[in-house]
Amino acid sequence: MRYVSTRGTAPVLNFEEAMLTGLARDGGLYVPEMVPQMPAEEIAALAGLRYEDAALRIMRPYLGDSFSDADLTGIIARAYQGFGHAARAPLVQLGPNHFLLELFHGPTLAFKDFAMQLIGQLFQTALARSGQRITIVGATSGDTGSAAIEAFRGLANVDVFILFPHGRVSEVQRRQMTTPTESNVHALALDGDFDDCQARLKDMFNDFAFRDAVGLAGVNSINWARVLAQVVYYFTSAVSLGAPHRRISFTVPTGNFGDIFAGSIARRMGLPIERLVVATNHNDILHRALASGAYTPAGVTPSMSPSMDIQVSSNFERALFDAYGRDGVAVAQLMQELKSGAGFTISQGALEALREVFASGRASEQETSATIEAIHDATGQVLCPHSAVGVKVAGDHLGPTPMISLATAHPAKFPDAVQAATGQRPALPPRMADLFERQERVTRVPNDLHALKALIHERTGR
Ligand SMILES: Cc1ncc(COP(=O)(O)O)c(C=O)c1O
Ligand SMILES: N[C@@H](CCOP(=O)(O)O)C(=O)O
Repeated sequence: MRYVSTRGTAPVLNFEEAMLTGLARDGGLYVPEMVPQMPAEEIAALAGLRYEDAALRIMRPYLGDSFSDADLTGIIARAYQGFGHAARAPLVQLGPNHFLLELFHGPTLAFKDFAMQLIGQLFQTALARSGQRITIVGATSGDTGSAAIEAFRGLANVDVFILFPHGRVSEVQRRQMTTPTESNVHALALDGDFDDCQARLKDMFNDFAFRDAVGLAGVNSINWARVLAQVVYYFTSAVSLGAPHRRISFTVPTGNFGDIFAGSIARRMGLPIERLVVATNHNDILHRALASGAYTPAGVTPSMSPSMDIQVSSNFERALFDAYGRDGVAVAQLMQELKSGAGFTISQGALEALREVFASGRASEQETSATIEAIHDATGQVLCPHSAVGVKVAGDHLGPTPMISLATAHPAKFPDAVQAATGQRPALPPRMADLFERQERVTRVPNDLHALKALIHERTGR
């Protein structure tokens, strides 16, 4: 399996190289040259398998000879052994034809653990073979950061720097990032929003001298391996509701477009997905873009679902690459327009291609809160605000096809919003019960590339 850049001019790589490279050297994102097909009988045969066994079958074709079957089996087993639910991604029914996929049973209580635990193991195996030392820099609006820290803390050959927007993540999210004691973990509170964090991260990747000096690696969904791991639960959940003999739709709370893009990969592999519904909070650039064709950033307004407070949605580039017939030059032109500040207009043909796969909707703050309350009253299920955005938008798209809404984080990560809606404060699991007593360790940093690079040089000694 070979991986190509969405901007068309970076070297073509194998899986392991693409994983360790992160952002392509032309500024694009790596995608598989061809999406492997999974025939209906192979999809049907996933029924009843353990999550780990299904994951092996679904991901195997993407890895080529980068990892042996034995390596991969062990990697997957170790990745999911710490999850707090035997099913890993259990499905519960919310109402007629509406199901909730609980993706928050991993160690940091968000869907990010599905991919991050896996790539933590993949990286460790690859680095043990090469003897390389790397510097991971990640940008987070709250959940990627803690998941990355959990996956890489304490490793001798890895330093982890996480940029998060100062004052714009929940207190639980912040403490998850600032309380680990391992000296290879560096939590950096940046004066700016998530888009600034992600832009500085991409600036670092595009500075080849810096990138090569510190051995820069990325574990945001820039990294194809992150997306790949998330393909698995689309299959397992759809199969448990009768796929491939039945079509299924999904609604996905969306920010950086990685999770829903994984759903589109499952669809292209042959999973009969009717619709993938993009659900946004009031930072609704993706909903506006799919409705009008105009991708125009309007500034981020903080919301009760902070992890989705994003305007420059990184993986949308991957969807555009496909919608433009894999024309890297066209994608590079659009991204240049975006960088210059004005946004871009999606061509009519590309917009139609996107709308064949994706529908969209938005939830206001009031609707999100009302959804947390209504679902709690009707079913006893407590939703986090991100999951509630999804459930609200899914409600607007229900029809004869079963709908699966992705529950992307545990409600205890956002106790204030949940308490305001339900009157009840969700408790953290016992293993995290002392989170608020732990000592925090964080460095406040300016939104300045030069200062960030200096800090990373100094802390890594590279
Ligand atoms: C809880 C939660 N829900 C939804 C999202 C949006 O996912 P994506 O960025 O893959 O669109 C995020 C952040 O990524 C998140 O942390
Ligand atoms: N919502 C994310 C933002 C980063 O997304 P990623 O999937 O590209 O890592 C977060 O919680 O940090």
